[in-house]
Amino acid sequence: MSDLVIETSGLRKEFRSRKGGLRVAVAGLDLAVPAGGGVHGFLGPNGSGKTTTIRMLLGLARPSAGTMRLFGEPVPDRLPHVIGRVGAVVESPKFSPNFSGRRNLQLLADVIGAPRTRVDEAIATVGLTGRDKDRYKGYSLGMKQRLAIAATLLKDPALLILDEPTNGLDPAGIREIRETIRGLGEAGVTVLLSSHILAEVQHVCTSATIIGNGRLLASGNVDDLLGGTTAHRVVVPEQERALGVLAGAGMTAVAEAGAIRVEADDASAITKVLGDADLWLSELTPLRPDLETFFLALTDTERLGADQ
Ligand SMILES: Nc1ncnc2c1ncn2[C@@H]1O[C@H](COP(=O)(O)OP(=O)(O)OP(=O)(O)O)[C@@H](O)[C@H]1O
Repeated sequence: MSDLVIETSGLRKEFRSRKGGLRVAVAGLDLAVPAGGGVHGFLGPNGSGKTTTIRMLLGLARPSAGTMRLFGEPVPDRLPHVIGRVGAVVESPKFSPNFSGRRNLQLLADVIGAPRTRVDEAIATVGLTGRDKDRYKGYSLGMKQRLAIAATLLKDPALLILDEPTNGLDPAGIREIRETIRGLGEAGVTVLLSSHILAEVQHVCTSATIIGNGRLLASGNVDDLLGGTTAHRVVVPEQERALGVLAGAGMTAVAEAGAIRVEADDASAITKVLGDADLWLSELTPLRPDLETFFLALTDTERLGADQ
């Protein structure tokens, strides 16, 4: 049995463009999402192939080439055998606007043969308790999205695939969905979370795959992806003189909002250079690159949505 819940190899999807050209949406993608719970970010700019990849995994689009496995089983061939363990929110699900969120979930539970007790659990998990008896049409966008996630939880999935679940939400809604997703990952569900909004994903994901133009750019543990400290923030009383001393020692240093940013990973080298010049620092803070910076550096050379 594979210890990967999702595995693709050389996955490719081509579309014919209107002009008769070939648009390559996914270009030989190798995706590996480990089992065991936690949130895996599936990151890439708009048009980089995330939705197309997810649609292929769920049997909603046919690959042009390559192989895919879910829970070690080849899909789409064995999809009927594994789909019961997969929950997905790819497009907005159709709920009845005049029924309450709870009633909508109860009807769904009956259709898929899930016990009614799962409805209570799902409502509690997504934090809709107290609002579950309100009509769906009165829900905020964030509540609608949480109900969509609750619907996927009815079958108690081991893998949850969420395509841009915070699209169109305000900051409060984003925070609510983020907390829900984080909680699911901590409860042992493996979540594939696609997004082009990095800052928000960084707080939720333990591991991530970054794609650009349908290709794999980087993959791994978020901490490993971001690497160690590459710069330090330094506060010294004599900032101008310190800038000169650091530059004289061959370090790249720039003034930045009452402090100096030094591009060096070795804190002791910075303190020594400044100390030798009788400059005593009052603050030294390691700066880690954030996922946004990392992502932009990886993807800014990618041509997006180009016909090939
Ligand atoms: N049915 C289709 N016919 C033609 N081209 C398509 C089709 N579906 C997707 N594409 C193209 O494939 C590329 C990848 O699109 P996709 O929706 O997978 O990207 P995405 O990473 O999910 O983007 P977003 O973040 O905007 O949702 C885009 O250039 C898109 O225009």
